[in-house]
Amino acid sequence: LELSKNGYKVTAIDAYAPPSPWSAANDLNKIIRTEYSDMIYTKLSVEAMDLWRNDATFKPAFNECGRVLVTPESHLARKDFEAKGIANLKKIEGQGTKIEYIKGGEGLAKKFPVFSSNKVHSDAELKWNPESGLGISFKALELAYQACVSLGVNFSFGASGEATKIITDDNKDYVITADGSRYTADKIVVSMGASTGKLIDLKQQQSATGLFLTHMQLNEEEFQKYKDMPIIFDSEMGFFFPPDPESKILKIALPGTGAHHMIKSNFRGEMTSLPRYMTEFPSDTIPVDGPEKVRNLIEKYIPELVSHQLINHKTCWIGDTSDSHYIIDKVPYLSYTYIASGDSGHVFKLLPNIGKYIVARLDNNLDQNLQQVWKWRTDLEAFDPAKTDWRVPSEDLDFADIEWVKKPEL
Ligand SMILES: Cc1cc2nc3c(=O)[nH]c(=O)nc-3n(C[C@H](O)[C@H](O)[C@H](O)COP(=O)(O)OP(=O)(O)OC[C@H]3O[C@@H](n4cnc5c(N)ncnc54)[C@H](O)[C@@H]3O)c2cc1C
Repeated sequence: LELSKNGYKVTAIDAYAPPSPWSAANDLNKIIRTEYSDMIYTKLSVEAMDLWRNDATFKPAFNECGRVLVTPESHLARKDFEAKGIANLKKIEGQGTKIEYIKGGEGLAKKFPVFSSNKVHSDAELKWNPESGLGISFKALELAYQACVSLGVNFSFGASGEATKIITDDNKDYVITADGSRYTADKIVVSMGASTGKLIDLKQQQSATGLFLTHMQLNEEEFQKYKDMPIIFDSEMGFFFPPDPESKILKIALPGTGAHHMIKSNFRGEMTSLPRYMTEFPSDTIPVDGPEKVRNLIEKYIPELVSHQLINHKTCWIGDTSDSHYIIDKVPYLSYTYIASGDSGHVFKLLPNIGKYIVARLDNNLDQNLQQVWKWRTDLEAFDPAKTDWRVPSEDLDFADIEWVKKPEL
């Protein structure tokens, strides 16, 4: 989208039409927040928030429903991350002024009567930021796609869009696709999310992490009751969103569980974590202990929904780097190829503005500090989930060992 707005003639290829079932963003919703412990992302997310509110393409997929953070005193790393996030936000003029601190379950019920029978501890400190919300993520992908089509971007999907290899021949880079087609261009950008390491030799720079989601279907009466609730982000137990207005489905993210899937990479036979998608492995649902964890979460906040059947379990893949910075740079061993990857599970919120920075890198005029932070860095230590403490504390599972919930879960 951003390339074509900047006068580039663009061909985009993908294994699937948007919203691709392989995309981490092909989901009901994602959190759009501006509290970040690193000022770089605070500024980027404040810029993105303005576009979610006002840009004609993205506005229809934004709901500024607000978010309540619930973090136990004992989770020091997470508390520190949140405190820094709020402090950073308040350094930007006009930002963070509406954040409120709420005391315990009673305070929560007073502020949001839909949580009147919550079981939050009376001493818990909750943070409420009304200036955050959710992006209806599958819809945002469709809207961005439609905007690209109207700007004249050429698309190829299916076997002629699924990249299998990238080669250099006669001083040009070529992307080869599953049907044997060859694509070349003056500049090629590979942004295959968690799968980027299938095409590009990233060494240990990026590692695919599978995260788990589930859902419940609300009826009309329940939808009316819960549609205006905020996102509840309980850093110990998981998080959930207000129900989707079209399907009336409520999405729940499983607490603290990620998984790696180690396979031999296409490069030097090195072992690396790469996605295995539900399109090929439909029985990859959620780990067998997931439903109980989800029920504990729902019981804590909205006990009347606790016995709803959990549906549409999902594994979804992100590309983690060890310092959670993205990788937006030229690939040193290729002639004309760049990557925009290493999302580390936090780039959906920047969908309206990240393209501007990718284009700046291609045009060689990216801010020096950003260029340094997002550079190709194969000297990075390998990703270690135990050190990614800004996320919910992570139980790191191995795909080889996971026992899956059979679907549908009854
Ligand atoms: C459970 C979960 C919750 C999340 N919550 C949030 C949140 O609250 N807020 C937030 O900001 N972010 C969140 N994220 C992260 C966000 O979804 C990702 O950061 C973002 O989607 C990454 O974008 P991407 O374009 O790099 O990769 P993706 O969105 O994964 O897109 C990759 C694309 O590459 C295509 N592709 C893959 N392989 C090939 C191939 N061989 N050939 C051609 N095309 C290919 C896919 O079809 C897909 O379209 C979450 C992610 C998950 C999984």
